[in-house]
Amino acid sequence: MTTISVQGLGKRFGSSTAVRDVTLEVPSGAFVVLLGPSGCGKTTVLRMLAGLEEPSSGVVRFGDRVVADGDRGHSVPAEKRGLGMVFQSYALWPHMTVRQNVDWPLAVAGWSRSQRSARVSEVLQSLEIDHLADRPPAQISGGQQQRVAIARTIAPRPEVVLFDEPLSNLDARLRVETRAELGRVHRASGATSVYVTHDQIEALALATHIAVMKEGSVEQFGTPTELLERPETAFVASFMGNPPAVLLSGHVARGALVHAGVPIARVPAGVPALHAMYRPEEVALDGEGALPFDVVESTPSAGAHLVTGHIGGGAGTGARVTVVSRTQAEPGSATRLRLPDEPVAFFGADGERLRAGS
Ligand SMILES: Nc1ncnc2c1ncn2[C@@H]1O[C@H](COP(=O)(O)OP(=O)(O)OP(=O)(O)O)[C@@H](O)[C@H]1O
Repeated sequence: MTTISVQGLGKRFGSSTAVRDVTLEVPSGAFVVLLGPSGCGKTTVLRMLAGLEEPSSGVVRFGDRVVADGDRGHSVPAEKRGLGMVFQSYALWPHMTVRQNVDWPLAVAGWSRSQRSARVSEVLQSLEIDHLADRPPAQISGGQQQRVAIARTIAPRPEVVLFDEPLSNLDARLRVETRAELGRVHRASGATSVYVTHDQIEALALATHIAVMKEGSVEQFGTPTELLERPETAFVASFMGNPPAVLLSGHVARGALVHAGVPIARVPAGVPALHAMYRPEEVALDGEGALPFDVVESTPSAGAHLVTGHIGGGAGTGARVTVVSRTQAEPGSATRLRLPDEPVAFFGADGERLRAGS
């Protein structure tokens, strides 16, 4: 097991910057998910950890070992970093059986025959594919093939395992199943893992820590609970959670934040608030509420309803939000929203959380 330390990591492609000043301290044995919208730089960070891309600036350390230093032009080749990788496409060797596929990296690493045999059986069992050991990849399903690829990666006990959207080619049911296996395998192996996805459900299911990325930078790095309970930026608040926080933007007039023409929250003097954040379960559908609300969609979920709609009035300046309601709402109907007296947090023009209101 090893820590991963990333300091000031940057990557430029020609004149465009894909990754800027990323700093992360990953504890030994952690499962870190790099999460963010398409094009935010997740894969580029992962590729720099892997040694498939050289950083333009910054340093990557595995434990005490510097594996890449962009400022000095130093990069340890991928095969010398002691890591395993699982990709979206699971290129298994078609002419080998499942067992031979998993055995191969152990043979290359010089393990003895008896060690290999014991380790392959152990890994196949842990991923529940031992009954497929003698089949070639063409005779097993896509989900099973991905499990073989995972087995092959973790068999040599790498200290670091990197995953690049490994579940995105699987159907919904298999994705959930394989995700659970991955979590179990990680807990059993203890390898420090970094996992790229844009799917926050996947991130929340697997991660001990999440780095939310936007436009090449890390917006916030923390445990899933920290990100959900205490987002440090408006972007994190609007991105995390299912549904995400209700984030209402406005301008301050006479000591209140005004959204869609309605004063919604008292703003302490001197606080340059631009957005107010509310938890979706604390915003109620209520005919007496302050904000007019046009219902677009209502979905039953775990004993409640996820109701999405537009805040009306104010000439279309209202936001599209989703609230968790105990009562159902008819799509196409008009009702009103009642907000709590105080928002959970205010965010400023730069998106950063402001002290007061937090
Ligand atoms: N080899 C490359 N040459 C030029 N630009 C690149 C290269 N690789 C990535 N980029 C650019 O860098 C930015 C970050 O890309 P990256 O693939 O890291 O994002 P991502 O968050 O992983 O996206 P996705 O979820 O779509 O895979 C994008 O603007 C992308 O177009």
